[in-house]
Amino acid sequence: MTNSTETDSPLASRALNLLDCGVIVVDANHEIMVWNAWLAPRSGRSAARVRKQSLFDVFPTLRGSRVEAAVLAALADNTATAIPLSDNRTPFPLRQAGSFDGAPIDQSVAVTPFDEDGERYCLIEIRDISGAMDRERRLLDHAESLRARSYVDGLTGIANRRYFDVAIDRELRRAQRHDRELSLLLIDIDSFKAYNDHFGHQQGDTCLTAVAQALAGQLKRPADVAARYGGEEFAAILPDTTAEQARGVANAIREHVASLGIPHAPAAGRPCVTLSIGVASFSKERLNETAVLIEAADKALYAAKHNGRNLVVVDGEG
Ligand SMILES: Nc1nc2c(ncn2[C@@H]2O[C@H](COP(=O)(O)OP(=O)(O)OP(=O)(O)O)[C@@H](O)[C@H]2O)c(=O)[nH]1
Repeated sequence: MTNSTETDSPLASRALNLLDCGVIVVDANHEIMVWNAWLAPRSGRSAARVRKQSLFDVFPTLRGSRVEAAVLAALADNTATAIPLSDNRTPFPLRQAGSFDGAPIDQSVAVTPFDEDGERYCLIEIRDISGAMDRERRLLDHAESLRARSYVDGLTGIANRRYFDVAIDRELRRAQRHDRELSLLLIDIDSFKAYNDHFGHQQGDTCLTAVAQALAGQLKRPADVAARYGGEEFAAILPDTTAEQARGVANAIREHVASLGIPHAPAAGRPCVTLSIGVASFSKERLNETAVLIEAADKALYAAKHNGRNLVVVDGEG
């Protein structure tokens, strides 16, 4: 019988115990023959304690796991296995050295059969990949937060144009696939140039933010999207909403913003900040592409401006 302190060569034994990974050798009966020093502080078990014990008695949680299957395959069929990382990342109940109540160590495990003196053995190598996993998790978190930020308009805090482009394409395809309704609002602040000229660009930004927040607050369904389309123009994507329902939503937004009573510039010719809104709705025959739907909403918005502002115009009217 061989264990980490009783190998034939003291030099080999010393090297085995210096390895920065766990090394276990089991015989054909799954009994532990080698258990190197790396394992003791991480498992709470010394080589002397586990010697000649079944690997699956020492680690009962291995039963039914990929590691058990790999060990059995190694001993029966001489098959070597590297356990995929997508599987359980903590197959052995090991913790950081000296911290038995700490987080389990993420592991990569390789299982290799070999024959010695006519007997079959199985070498199990366990590597601590917690550092790499931590780095991967941090990178994923970072990528996720970058992606989230890249979809948010920096000034107003609602979705930006990039998000709008993705969302309108997605919703149009969904409406086509499932034969559903979809409406689009294009929303523009009336005479905003006059506002900026009178109050200054900074207060203009404050006004844009207030309007954006008012718009977002009026959209009640989780699937609705409020986005800054560009400059002083906003958009609302309303899935499962007919043109008539969208007209209702648009009027509610328009009335709500007017009711905020944000004082306008004298040159605007109106006491408070108001909105003009163009509405267009998906139809299989006519408005069945993103660009065409946006163009129709834009034409309706233009008609609302032309007809005096502070108005909602639905595609086909005006
Ligand atoms: N403060 C501020 N102003 C912006 C921003 N983006 C666009 N604008 C201003 O919005 C104004 C838009 O003016 P116009 O396109 O002439 O339209 P308008 O004065 O709103 O007139 P109508 O749309 O016809 O009612 C311009 O003065 C732009 O400078 C922004 O991010 N911040």
